[in-house]
Amino acid sequence: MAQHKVAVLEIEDLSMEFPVYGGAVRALDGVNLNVAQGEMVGVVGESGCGKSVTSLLAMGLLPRQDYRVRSGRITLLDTDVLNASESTLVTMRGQRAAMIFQEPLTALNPTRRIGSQMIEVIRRRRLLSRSAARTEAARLLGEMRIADADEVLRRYPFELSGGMRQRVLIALAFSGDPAIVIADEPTTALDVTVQRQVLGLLRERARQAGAAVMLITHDMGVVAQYTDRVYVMYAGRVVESGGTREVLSSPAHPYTRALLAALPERATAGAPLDAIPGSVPDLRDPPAGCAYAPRCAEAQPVCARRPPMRVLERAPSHAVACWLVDGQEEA
Ligand SMILES: Nc1ncnc2c1ncn2[C@@H]1O[C@H](COP(=O)(O)OP(=O)(O)OP(=O)(O)O)[C@@H](O)[C@H]1O
Repeated sequence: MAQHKVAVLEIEDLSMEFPVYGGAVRALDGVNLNVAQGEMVGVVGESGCGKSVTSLLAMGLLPRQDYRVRSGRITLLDTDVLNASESTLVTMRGQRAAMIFQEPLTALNPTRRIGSQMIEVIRRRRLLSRSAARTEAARLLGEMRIADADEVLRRYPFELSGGMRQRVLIALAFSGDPAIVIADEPTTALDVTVQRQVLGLLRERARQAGAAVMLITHDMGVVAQYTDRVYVMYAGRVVESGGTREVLSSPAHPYTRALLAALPERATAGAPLDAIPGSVPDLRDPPAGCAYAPRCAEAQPVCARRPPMRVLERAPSHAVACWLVDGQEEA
């Protein structure tokens, strides 16, 4: 079981906010999340639920002057991320933790060839001559099933398709020796077929390297197909977590059920596409009780109080923050 493996990322009771004119955006509120060695963990939720902030904070990539931590800690590979020096974070990101973003064009310099960019990154991480680094770049591209690696190395980013650019970035993510790769909506900009190829390659590479992956997505279909465990986030809180198969076959939170009902596959299978009515709450003034209650068709008076995360009796690895579900004890 994942819980007995070594944790590579541990987020404990994390609450943080962005000061803004006239108040603060409470982007994360009591988030608990962990990723163990070698597992693929999905973080899913609608836009604005706090997925990107969680991943950027975990990597130490949010400028400290932009936010305030109210409580909690983040431990990434034994590093206390919220208190680590910038040089510690830079070293960690270079070697043992990598991040892949949605739009590879912003991560790649448009004015330089792929080869020169890859060689530079590889040489920052390893003591190699230019030609050895170029050979290594070609090898890494080969691992991403790029047959004509030398040709790709000669190209500029704009000369490659979106899927090919993303493969280059995944290859680079594995050029160190990452214990964890955080991928934030890595394939949202790609069409479905290419998306599947790229995610399949990411999973294959991660397995070969023994690396864990935290996959941020708004798509339950991606969660179903590629992850071992899942965290469902809503309005800066984790509302449900557990093994992917268990959570998707027996979703306990009304929000998780709504996300599943909104899956486009259901619409093409004949059922209507159920967009979730209403919108995410304004995080400058979040609801005191269950944040989903204002949109929840099943809401009861008790939902005016905030529900704690509780593990389910039937499945101890499955936890939910909902008063309407019989829980066992606080998770
Ligand atoms: N620098 C910032 N200043 C103020 N508010 C911010 C800042 N960055 C993020 N937020 C707010 O924090 C909340 C969480 O944002 P986040 O980007 O993590 O959501 P998300 O779930 O990743 O959504 P998306 O899929 O659109 O990226 C949102 O309300 C967002 O507006």
